[in-house]
Amino acid sequence: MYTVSPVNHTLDSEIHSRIDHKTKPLGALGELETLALQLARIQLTKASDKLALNKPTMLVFAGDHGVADYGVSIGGSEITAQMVQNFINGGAAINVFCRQNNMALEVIDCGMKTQLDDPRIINQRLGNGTKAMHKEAAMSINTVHQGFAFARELVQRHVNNGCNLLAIGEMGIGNTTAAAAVMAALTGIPVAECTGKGTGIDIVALKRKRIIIEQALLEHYSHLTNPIQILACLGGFEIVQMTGTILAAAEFGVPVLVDGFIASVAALAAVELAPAVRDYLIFSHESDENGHRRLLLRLNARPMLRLGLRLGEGTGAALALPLLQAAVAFYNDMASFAEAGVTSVVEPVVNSGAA
Ligand SMILES: Cc1cc2ncn([C@H]3O[C@H](COP(=O)(O)O)[C@@H](O)[C@H]3O)c2cc1C
Ligand SMILES: O=C(O)c1cccnc1
Repeated sequence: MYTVSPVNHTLDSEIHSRIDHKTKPLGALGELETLALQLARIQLTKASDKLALNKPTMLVFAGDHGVADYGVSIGGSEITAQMVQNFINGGAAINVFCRQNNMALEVIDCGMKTQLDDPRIINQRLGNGTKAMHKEAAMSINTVHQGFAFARELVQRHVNNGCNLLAIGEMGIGNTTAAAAVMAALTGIPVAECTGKGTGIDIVALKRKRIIIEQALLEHYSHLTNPIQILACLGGFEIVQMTGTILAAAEFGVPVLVDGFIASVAALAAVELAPAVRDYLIFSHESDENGHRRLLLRLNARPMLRLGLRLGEGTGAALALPLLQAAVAFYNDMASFAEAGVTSVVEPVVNSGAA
């Protein structure tokens, strides 16, 4: 369905050599070196070319969830559209961090209960939110495919506009319930380990949330056989569009900076659909949501940051951008031993003991 090309490994030894010959002990820039290598594999046709992050853009996908009416969040669904209005007004955490880091921000309505009439919101809705997943399928298979098509158009527009780094975040009351259910169905990891407190529910609500997820898994048991069916039965439409965004970005050769738990679940669905996608993903942080650590392990991902965030919106991804820019800057601009006239420690001279 998606033709994602594997990243280019043919330059690996030259890229390693370029990194190793910079004026530092071997490996001393740690994870920044890994990030530079990942970007180089995606972007470069010659190891001596420069990396570039052009028009980094945060896409925040907003959607409502039928299951939010069943006491699984501290808030009601009305907060989703209220927060989207806050995004448009520039007052949310994600606005502050995007401004701080010169990141463009775009908000996509993936079906909120309340439709906001504002041309700055990208309309990719097919209704007012999903159905309650423990009673019926959250959406149809057709809706999932439509969500992927919306996402592909969105990505194509940004790529045509010169963007070569996308970040994904979300807003949707109840979406840690949907995400935990999708994670459990995709991985077989027990529900209790996939489910957390989301916005900060108490222990009673957490129990209810787990029971509802178990009910949903039971309700759709015979259909949970592939990622598309799993997304249709259990997903949110914002999760579907994040999955579609990752698939399309990888297809266009654009890396994606992934935010927290919900965005990472979308990433897992994308990787299950097209494994080559994995090499285009950069996991910005490990959130405090129970399940995120297990999920990142499953994705074989080392998150860039661990800040105890539990917000979503794309905040962790926006905060990680400067580190990614630092990886690019050192790869492009740091002097080599030869250029700087510093004695190389790449191939250390073995002291033979001779006088
Ligand atoms: C005021 C407010 C702002 C938010 N911004 C992001 N989220 C986060 O919380 C929601 C997921 O948690 P749950 O599954 O418990 O509802 C998502 O909207 C997520 O982005 C927010 C939540 C609230 C209440
Ligand atoms: O990890 C996340 O993305 C997250 C955690 C809690 C609430 N909202 C989002």
